[in-house]
Amino acid sequence: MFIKTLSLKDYRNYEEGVIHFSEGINILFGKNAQGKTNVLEAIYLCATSRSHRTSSDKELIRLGEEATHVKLTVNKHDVDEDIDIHIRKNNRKGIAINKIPIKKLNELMGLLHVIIFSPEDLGLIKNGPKERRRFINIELCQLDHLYYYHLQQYHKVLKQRNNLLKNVKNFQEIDQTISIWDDQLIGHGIKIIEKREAFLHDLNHIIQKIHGDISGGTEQLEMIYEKNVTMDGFKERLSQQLKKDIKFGSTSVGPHRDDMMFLVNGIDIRKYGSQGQQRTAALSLKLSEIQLVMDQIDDTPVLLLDDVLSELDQHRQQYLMHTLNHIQTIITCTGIEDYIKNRVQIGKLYEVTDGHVRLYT
Ligand SMILES: Nc1ncnc2c1ncn2[C@@H]1O[C@H](COP(=O)(O)OP(=O)(O)OP(=O)(O)O)[C@@H](O)[C@H]1O
Repeated sequence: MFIKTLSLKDYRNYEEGVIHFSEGINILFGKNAQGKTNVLEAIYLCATSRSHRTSSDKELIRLGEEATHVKLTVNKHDVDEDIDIHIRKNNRKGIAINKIPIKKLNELMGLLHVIIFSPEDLGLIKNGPKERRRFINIELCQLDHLYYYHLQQYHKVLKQRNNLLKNVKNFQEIDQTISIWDDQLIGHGIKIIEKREAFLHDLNHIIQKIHGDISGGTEQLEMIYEKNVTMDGFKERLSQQLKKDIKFGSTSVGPHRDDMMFLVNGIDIRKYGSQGQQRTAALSLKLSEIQLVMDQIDDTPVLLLDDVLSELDQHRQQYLMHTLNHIQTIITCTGIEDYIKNRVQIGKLYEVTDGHVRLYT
């Protein structure tokens, strides 16, 4: 798939703008704070209905304006699909696909499949489990509508269970309501665990090969799904932890506490890896994600690279650029020297200045 056009109206620092993309590599370059990442963010919004940087939709509206409107056309197997997103200041968001308003967000998920790669992603191994769960969730929500559904339901039930835990003072006060929430939590939670297991199993196969290549065969990387709870033991663990959960007013058992472990030559690099090892493993993870998505959707996703090349050494830059063959890629950067050095075939080059995008010839 590839994005044909993106138009922005009162989006962040853009008053109005239309960008026509090439099917290959597109580079948006410019000084800091000109609006390069804002373009990637708007694309990400069209794919997932939210920003990758903020949970507040209001921030996306140009200061002083009442609403923003983002339009995107994606071509999939020779068919154009139009995505329209309107966000108003009162937080009302309207999404339409081919001019027809959608009722449920899962109608949007997967229509435009994006993979975003920014310098923060290079910290995926070093950072906490929350970021690693986020990585899994973002990908699986785009790949699998049912995963998205179960995740949403799971978090709704979790919130209700936590409210109940907060409102009771002791174990004796708890009534049957908890077992209703527990059954629902387990039902949705098991689906999430199953799907994460399959996803990480497939990803593990791919990452082993990629990481072996990047490290020149010196490092063997293995990814292990660290489940917080097994499917069989879910109910028992919930009741075992109930007293403690009442004390803290929150649920301590379930896939919302899952993590992934990364072993290099048998050593857990989250704790014992060098920074270089952690960053290389994070690069392998993102590259594996691209490969896995291509295998699963039988199409190419759109890759968004937010100023990430300058963070990598020459060898890793080359490896990343080599992966970009046949994938539409939209890159932001402050200078294009690295791309020239790596002999990247640039489809379209844009200069971004103060909320204006200009084709650079
Ligand atoms: N809601 C908004 N209304 C108006 N301007 C905004 C809004 N939100 C952000 N901006 C402006 O957008 C600019 C930042 O854009 P962006 O994050 O895309 O920068 P960038 O070009 O990617 O820079 P860098 O290279 O530093 O990452 C800043 O000038 C900021 O003031």
